[in-house]
This record gives sequence, structure tokens and C-alpha cells, in this order.
Amino acid sequence: MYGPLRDKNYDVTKLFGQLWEETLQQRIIESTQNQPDDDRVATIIKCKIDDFLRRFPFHERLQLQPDTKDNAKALAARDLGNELFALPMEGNYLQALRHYNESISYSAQGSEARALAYGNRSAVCLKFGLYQECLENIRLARASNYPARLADKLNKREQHVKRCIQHDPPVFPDRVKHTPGKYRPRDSGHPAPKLSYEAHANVPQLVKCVELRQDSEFGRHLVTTQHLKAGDVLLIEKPYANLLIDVERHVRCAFCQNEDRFTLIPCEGCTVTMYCSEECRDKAHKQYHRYECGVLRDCWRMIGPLLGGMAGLRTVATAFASFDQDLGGWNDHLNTLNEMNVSAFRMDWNNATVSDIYDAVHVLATNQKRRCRKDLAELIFFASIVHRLLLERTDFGPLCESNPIRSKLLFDLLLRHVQISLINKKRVHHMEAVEVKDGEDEDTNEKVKDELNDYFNYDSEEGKPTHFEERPHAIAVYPLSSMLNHSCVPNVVPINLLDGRCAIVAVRPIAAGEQLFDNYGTCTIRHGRSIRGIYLQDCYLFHCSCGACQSHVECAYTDPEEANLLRNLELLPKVETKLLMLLWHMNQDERYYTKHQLTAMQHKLVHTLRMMHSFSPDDELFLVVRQETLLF
Ligand SMILES: C[S@@+](CC[C@H](N)C(=O)[O-])C[C@H]1O[C@@H](n2cnc3c(N)ncnc32)[C@H](O)[C@@H]1O
Repeated sequence: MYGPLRDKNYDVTKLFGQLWEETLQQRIIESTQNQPDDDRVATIIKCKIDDFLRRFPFHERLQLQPDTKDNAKALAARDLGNELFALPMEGNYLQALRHYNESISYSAQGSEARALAYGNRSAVCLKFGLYQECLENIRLARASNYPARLADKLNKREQHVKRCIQHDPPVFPDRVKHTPGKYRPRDSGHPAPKLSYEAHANVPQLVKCVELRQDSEFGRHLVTTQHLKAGDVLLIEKPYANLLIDVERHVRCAFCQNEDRFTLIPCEGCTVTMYCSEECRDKAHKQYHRYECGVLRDCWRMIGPLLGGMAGLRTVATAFASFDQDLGGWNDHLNTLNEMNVSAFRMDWNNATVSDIYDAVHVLATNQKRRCRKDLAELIFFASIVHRLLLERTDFGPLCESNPIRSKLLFDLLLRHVQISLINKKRVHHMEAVEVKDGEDEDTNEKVKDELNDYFNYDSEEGKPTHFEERPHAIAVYPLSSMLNHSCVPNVVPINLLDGRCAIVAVRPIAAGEQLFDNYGTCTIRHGRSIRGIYLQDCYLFHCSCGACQSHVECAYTDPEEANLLRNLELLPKVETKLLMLLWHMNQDERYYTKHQLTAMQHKLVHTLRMMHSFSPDDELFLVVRQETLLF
């Protein structure tokens, strides 16, 4: 129940696939076949889909319905939580907690259902020795109309917790300063990375030696004008739009994305969004959520493989809020915008207005002209449905009612940003302790997997190996790093910082004049050449000509000298020392990095950087919690 909101029975791309075969293909191909103008093609497809949707019962077929609070569903979720809570098996309290959070999300404001779920959550907190969190849940339960018939139980729990606080040493001493229910900036325990070289005068997020270039093979891309070393920090920027993924909705704050599962509070409008604090809830509401709240659940439900496009909805909502809801003014602005002249690299970020920053996102690549008729029609079908839902359920409705220009603008922006988000989005990662089970991750070559596990073991205090892996929790769109092209053997990597920014770091030495390459999720370690080619063509619409794709040699992964060094690194207790050793080794003058090969060193470097900057010691709590250090 609390897993992905995505529902394969109501996947919009599946429905589109059926309709394409039954009727849409013929209508669309016929009416666009002699049309050379790509913009006209999109307009014709849109007209055909509008005609079709006027009669087609898409609400019923996709089971679309307004997202409303429902105390019956809240109680059902709570019952499931209670069943798990009662089972004396490891891990069940955390599972129960997710159901209680689901219950809180479904419950109406001030309802007994909500009060009961908070009460149950206080019991989970007690199991883990989280006394302050327990008291916060008791407070929330009382504030939400906790029934008098059960008040005694809650009072006793409160007295018990207060006694524990007075007499027992805190179970998590580092959390004593943390006030549950309040936003707290997270600290990685390491100094935040800084740019390694002088910054651009007008773009203080970027080093001066990285320049934007453009050519017919690569489109816009980034090149360094000076030699770079592994570990150099080249760019640190904030995302324009940053969307928590559905499976994290009961674990993290939807605004600051902090892990705060024991004290999340719900959005009062929808059933899929929770926050760490009222502060984050208010900010999210003001900055975008009020324009997406009514449609978010349905969008997640039907999104299927278009998931990357969800950040497009967030971009439109964010931009609309920043233009003070003035669709007319926004339209005038875009009509006078010369897209060829806009560039995040040329503008003055020191004095940038919200409109300037939006413009830098507006001109990111859509690849619309490269899409085949079917793919374009699929995106127009999806954007048309979201457009209709926004008009039916949000403030966009009254604004666009009887104003076709505004309504068209909203649709055009949705289509544009869904496409931008599909090809420019980056996953936002955190590091998490995981159990590596046999048979997991089957697309990773077995030998490589064993090697990865060997290198990436971090010894926990008890001497048991703990594997930390990167896990995605959000998708984000960035104005500057969106200019990075892909290589299956990348030379830079994004490192997500706990404050929401992303740092772009060199992961091997890069010669002056070379292009900087990121990786779009398919590298030589995970996939063979043909799979990579299909994925990049399907999702990003280009043919990759990197060293690995041009070479027919199957990539060897490590050389024995590196393997030895990596094993020795594991003996070093401090992550900073590991980093220094790695960089010293990788930046030795004579070291040669082939263009078709990733090395274990590079992986280790990425992992080390992410352990330093994408991992919060606060999350150590969950290591302990997962190992079920239960007090009662
Ligand atoms: C995030 S954008 C990168 C910036 C883009 N080149 C531009 O002009 O805006 C992703 C798109 O760039 C193009 N691209 C990325 N890597 C490429 C590569 N190695 N070779 C050719 N085109 C590439 C593809 O069209 C891809 O969908």
C-alpha cells in the first residue's frame, strides 16, 4: 500500500500504446505525413489528440479522481500498521511506521483517525528509544482531537517517556539538540566542497576554466580550457526544480528532503506529501505545491516509464508561482524572448531575477524535433491529460477559463518541461547502508559485483561489514549542469550535497581542451554496448560515440596494482585520508586513463565523495534502527 504510487494497471503509456494501435496511429500519421515543419507537426498532433480526448472517457480508463482526505482509508492503513506492530518480528516496527504515516496522510485535519495514527507513531518512537520524537507525536495526537476514552494510555506513555529522559542516558546522544517537528539543516560532518579554481565573475557557481561550446555533433557542451585533476570541484549549483520520488513520501520531507520519518506531518490538501515541519510545508506551498497538490497523486499513478518527466510538472508550478501567477505577463515575456540569446553561462547570476533563472531552464534541450511521431504523440497525450486535470482541480482553472491563450500557454509549458525534464533531469542520491542479497542487481556483471563489494565494504563498529550504496530519493533539473553531455566512461560526476545543491567533480585527470562528460545512468560496468546504445537512443535520442562505444574490446575493470591499493585503503579508518590517498594515486603524472575503460579507482573516488557529502551522520540512526536495537 505504501510502495510506489505508480500503478501498472493505469499506466498512461500503456493506454496510449493501445489507442495508438487502435485509432491514433492512422489519424496522426495520415495528417502529418507530408508536413515538413516540425512545429506544425506538433500542433496537428495536439489537435488530433484534443479531438480524440473530447469523446474518450480517459477519467474512467485511468481511474482519475480528485485526491481527497479519507478517514476510512486512514483507519485501514492504521490497522495494517497495527498488525505489523503486533508481530514480534524484526523490521516490523519500521514497516508499521510507514503504514502509520500513510494513515496520517489520508486522515482529515483534526480527525480522530489522525490522532490515533500519531498515537501509534509515538509507540513506535518509544520502541526505538526516540523519546523527544515520542513526545512530539503525543503533542500532535492531542492537538488533533485524541479521544478522551484513550487519553489515559497516552498520558501513561508520556509519563514513562519523561521518566526515561530524566533517568536513562539518551539512546541517541547526538540527537539531543534536535527539536522534532522543526526544520534542521543537515550536516555531513565534512566541510562543504568549494570550487577548486577561480570562479567566473558572472557565474560564481562555476570555475572560470569551464566554457560552454556548441557544435553539430554534441550540441551545447562544456569544455575545460585548462588541465584538471581528479577531485577538482568545477560547479556547485542549486536545482531549479527538485521532486521527491513517490516511494520516499513516508520517509523524507517533500521540501528539504531530510529523512524525518518519525515526525512527518501531512499536506492538508493531498494524500501524497509530507513535511518535516510547518516551515517546510509553508515554503513548499508558496513556492509550487499549491499548483500541483490536486493532481500529484494521479500523475504519479499514471506516469509509468515517463517518471523522469514528473519534474516538468514541478518546473511549471515553480515558475508559475515565481511569476506571481501572472500567466498573461509570462506569455508576453516568452513572446519577446529570443531563445538563441539566453544562456545560463552568459547571464549575470549575481543580479539574476527569478525570470532570468527561469529563462535559463526554458531554453534547455527538449529534443522535440528528434522524436518520432509516436513518441511525440505519447508525450502530447500525457501533457493533454495533465493539462485537463490542472484546469479541473487547481487555480489554473479560473485563470484559463474562457482564455484560450493562457490555456494554450499552460499546455505548451507542460509539454516543453516534461520533455526538458526527461532528458535533463538528474537523480538526487544519498548514501544508505544496505544489505547486499544474492541475486540482487542482476544487470551488473557478477565478477564486477564481487569486486565492487570487496572494495566498498566499510567496517562498522562491530566489525561486521556494512555496505553503503547510493540510493536515489529525488529527481532534479539544474540550469548549468544540464549542459553536460553523456559518456559511458564519464570524466565528471555529480555529488549531491545535503543542502540540496549539486557539485560537479572531476573523477579522472582531464586535459585542457577536453569535453566534460557526465553519465546518464548507463556505464560500462552496468551494461554492455548494445544495451547502452538502445537506452541512450530511446531515452536521450542520440548515438553515443564515446571511447567505450567505439571500442569493440570488452572492458577490463581493474588492474592488479589498483586492486591492491584499494584493499589497502580499506585499512584506513578515516574517509578524508582515503580520499587523499586516492587523489594522490590518480593524479600521478604518468598515470594513463584509457577512453574506453572505467576503473575501480574512479568508482572508489565517487563512493568516497558521496560518503563525505551525500551521507548524513543523522542517518546513522537508521543503521542502528535497522539492526533492531530495540529497547522494549
Ligand atoms: C542534458 S542535454 C545535454 C546538453 C545538450 N547537448 C544541449 O545542447 O542542450 C542531453 C542531450 O544532449 C545530447 N547529447 C548528450 N550526450 C551526447 C553525446 N555524447 N553525443 C551527442 N549528443 C549528446 C542528446 O541530445 C541528449 O538528449
